[in-house]
Amino acid sequence: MPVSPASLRLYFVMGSQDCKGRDPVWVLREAIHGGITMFQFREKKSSLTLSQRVFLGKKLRDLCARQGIPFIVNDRTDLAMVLNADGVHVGQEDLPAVQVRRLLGPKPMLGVSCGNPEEADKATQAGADYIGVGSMYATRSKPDAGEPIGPSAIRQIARMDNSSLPIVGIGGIHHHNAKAVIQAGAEGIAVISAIAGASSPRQAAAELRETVERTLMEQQAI
Ligand SMILES: Cc1ncc(COP(=O)(O)OP(=O)(O)O)c(N)n1
Ligand SMILES: Cc1nc(C(=O)O)sc1CCOP(=O)(O)O
Ligand SMILES: [Mg+2]
Repeated sequence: MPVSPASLRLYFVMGSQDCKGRDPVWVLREAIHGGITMFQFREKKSSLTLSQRVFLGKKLRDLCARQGIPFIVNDRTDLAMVLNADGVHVGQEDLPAVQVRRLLGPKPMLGVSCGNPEEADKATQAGADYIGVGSMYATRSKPDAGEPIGPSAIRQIARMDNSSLPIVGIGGIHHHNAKAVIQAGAEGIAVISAIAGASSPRQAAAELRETVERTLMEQQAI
């Protein structure tokens, strides 16, 4: 299913490990009220068993469905199918995107992490709907993220001849540096700690959304 660029404006990525001991359902509800436009369920190195992931995933999926927010599952195509998710996000170390597309069929959304134009080209051929480019800046949420590649990586990918997939920047994005990511050509930003780690996830989401929308409007005016 082609993803609408508007859905990518503020993409919240989160699992129970990111919520500072707070209820992930509460954190997601607050983030939705603050203005997130898409959600990814990402349980990484969490203490939850698979059945607990299914239990939590169903609650998060139902909340997203009620509020019209696309619900994406990180890494696990099987879990996405069990949860009747709107899509799956995979990286370069996960099940290859082409296989995921085959398993999912044409309708669900497929997001692929890419760090350069070659990976973006391959993701396009595999039937991806959007690309996640990172890490933009240093992040504590993904210890294996590697060295930051910065917004210039988005510029390079967006310049590709046959590039048509929308891009979200991810990794170390907060209120003060979100603008540069959009200015580089991203349709939106994906964040974990800027929302899940905030004392008010609702206020943090509202501020980030406002920054993204304002920057896009400024870009249009140029
Ligand atoms: C929107 C978005 N972009 C990139 C990633 C990173 O995916 P991956 O490289 O597979 O790393 P993990 O998230 O699996 O640790 C993402 N999850 N979402
Ligand atoms: C999930 C993820 N993927 C990344 C990549 O570089 O592909 S960086 C990252 C972590 C993002 O968390 P935070 O917003 O707290 O920095
Ligand atoms: Mg992955």
